[in-house]
Amino acid sequence: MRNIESPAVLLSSVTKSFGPVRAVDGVTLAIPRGQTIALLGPNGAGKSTTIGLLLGLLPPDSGQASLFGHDPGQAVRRGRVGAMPQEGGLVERVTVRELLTFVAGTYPAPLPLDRVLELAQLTGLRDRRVDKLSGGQAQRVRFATAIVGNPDLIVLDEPTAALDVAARREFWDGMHGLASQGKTILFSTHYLDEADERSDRIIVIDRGRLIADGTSDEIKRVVALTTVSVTVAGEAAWLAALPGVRHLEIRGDRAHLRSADPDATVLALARAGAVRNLEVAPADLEDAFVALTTKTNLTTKTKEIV
Ligand SMILES: Nc1ncnc2c1ncn2[C@@H]1O[C@H](COP(=O)(O)OP(=O)(O)OP(=O)(O)O)[C@@H](O)[C@H]1O
Repeated sequence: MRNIESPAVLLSSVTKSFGPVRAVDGVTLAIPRGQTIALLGPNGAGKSTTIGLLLGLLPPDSGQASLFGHDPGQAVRRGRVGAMPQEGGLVERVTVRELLTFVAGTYPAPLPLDRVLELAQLTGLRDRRVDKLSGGQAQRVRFATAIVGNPDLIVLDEPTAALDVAARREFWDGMHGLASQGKTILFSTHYLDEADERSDRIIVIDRGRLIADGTSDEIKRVVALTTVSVTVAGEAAWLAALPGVRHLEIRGDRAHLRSADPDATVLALARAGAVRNLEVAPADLEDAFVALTTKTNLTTKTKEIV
């Protein structure tokens, strides 16, 4: 009974250090079955280490990881988990079909080969040797090996890193099909638009710590600053003193104001007759990500003058 109720992924105060580097520092999270989760964080934040811990590839220094209520190694051996590492060699001198047939044979109930080839956009490459593939094609073979066992949990470390724009779109269409079958999907990415559009929930890790966990909208709300932009002629520093304005950036003849009270800012601009080409844009995920992962709070994107 316990395993039916258990979340797909459970990490409890998991910590992992490499020498003096604390790569994962007390991370606790639960991923219910059927969710698609994006794992975000700057380079070296601890994403791959977190994935290694939850797959049982790395032993934690302290804390615990479980998948579907089992020890990760046990869940992997039962074929409940398919994983795609960030990089990794493929066996040489075999064709795509031979490799996937071999991997399928290690699982109790694999997907039909044609379905896997279709999901990974490899149908036309089935008889190509895997050591003759381009980087993006090899990435798709790694993805195919992750799903061939028809796992309940699919863990993908930067799955679209080597894919061009069209291949990324097709990849996500395939993932959507798997998600709609109730699979749990966890993927790390540096593409914030992917996290925004393709996940039910976003987890942000920085310096080994979980610093945000919520829907894309919830995370965007972390930075409640709206950008108000106008075209200005001449001196513009006075705009920084308008109500609500926290930051001002001038680019060419455009002034971009980050405002905590956009209504008041727009009203004051109107009173001053400075509304040429007025634009109002809510905070996006990139704003939230930068705000969350830098101590300087938005100063990497805007010049703070107040
Ligand atoms: N095997 C290892 N030996 C020593 N240090 C390691 C090892 N693996 C990771 N680290 C260090 O642990 C920290 C977290 O690394 P990790 O690869 O988990 O980050 P990441 O968020 O996946 O980064 P990226 O986005 O660059 O792939 C980094 O400081 C990294 O240098």
